[in-house]
Amino acid sequence: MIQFDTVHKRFPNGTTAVHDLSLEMPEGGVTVLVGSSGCGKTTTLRMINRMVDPTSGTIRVGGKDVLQQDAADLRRSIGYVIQQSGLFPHRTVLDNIATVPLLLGWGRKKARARAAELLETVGLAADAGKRYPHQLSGGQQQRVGVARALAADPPVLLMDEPFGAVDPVVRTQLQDELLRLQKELSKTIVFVTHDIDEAVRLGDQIAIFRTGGHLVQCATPAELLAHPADDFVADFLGAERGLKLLSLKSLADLPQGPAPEGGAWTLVLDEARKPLHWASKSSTGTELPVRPLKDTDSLLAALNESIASPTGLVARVDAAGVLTGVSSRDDIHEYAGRAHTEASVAA
Ligand SMILES: Nc1ncnc2c1ncn2[C@@H]1O[C@H](COP(=O)(O)OP(=O)(O)OP(=O)(O)O)[C@@H](O)[C@H]1O
Repeated sequence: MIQFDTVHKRFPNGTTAVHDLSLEMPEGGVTVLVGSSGCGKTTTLRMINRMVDPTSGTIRVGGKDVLQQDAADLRRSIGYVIQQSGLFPHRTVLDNIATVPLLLGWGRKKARARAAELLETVGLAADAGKRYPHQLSGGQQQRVGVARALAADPPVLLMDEPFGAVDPVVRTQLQDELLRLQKELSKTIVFVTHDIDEAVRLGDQIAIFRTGGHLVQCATPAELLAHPADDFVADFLGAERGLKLLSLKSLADLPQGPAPEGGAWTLVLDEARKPLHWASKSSTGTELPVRPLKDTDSLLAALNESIASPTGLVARVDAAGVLTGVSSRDDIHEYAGRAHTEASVAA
């Protein structure tokens, strides 16, 4: 666990970046720091590994006061990922990833073996290891940055806008990868972002800051969306708060029934009973695409699909893509209403 106890940071030029911050970041969870530009997110993050020291207050990592530890040792024991990957341009990808293990005296062979293993972990091909950072795409460079931060298997990972410089599609892929990795690794992650959707997607808890380094609210995404503490938080979460809440709810309990037969539209399946498309019974014989959803997909995706689908029906499939049934627009609306009430009551 990381604990901030009445931490204040005032820079020599008089700027207060962090104002009496008390906050706990649970072990094995993702805490996302969000807020407008200049509200103290990066300074908060950098005080954890002593790239910046607080003016007053205490920060403990795993129960130990960071100021009582050697700054260089502390930094090596905490993974750090930044927006522009921060890779060394004249070192190969493999040597970049092996940086901290080498500093820790692992020996070249062991450090490189670990680096090769991590390339695979973050979804890169083995031959990427021999390349130099400029020979990779921005998204691949970020993956290398994550691999480098994980190299010495630190319990804590600090991530400062790590996916801020890549396009939205790659960004979603990197978020998926991080969620997959986190399921396996259960690191204590502190993640800075400007993007509230990214925060809702990745955070076990979200801390919202406002200018002057004030923490306004820290809560789970569902709590935050259902009960923003004030207008500032509500504005920050955006007008689509209700829809964002639906993005947190899976379809596991959404009722489904058999696919309709003999109506205006038929769901066409392949031999393995996987949905292919919607076919119109009319003389034009129109075919429209179907986007089947799994139980792990979100209620927001179901709502979207029910609007896009010509029949208002959403095809449901199992993990192998085989049809299990369909859900109607009415089912989805009713389930969404219930999910909203439950979240509001629970939060
Ligand atoms: N070394 C420094 N000296 C003086 N002021 C600083 C220093 N570093 C940051 N600041 C100021 O402290 C405040 C908080 O900065 P910080 O970088 O923590 O904000 P942030 O929320 O991460 O911003 P952004 O989202 O733009 O990265 C800002 O007003 C910034 O200008």
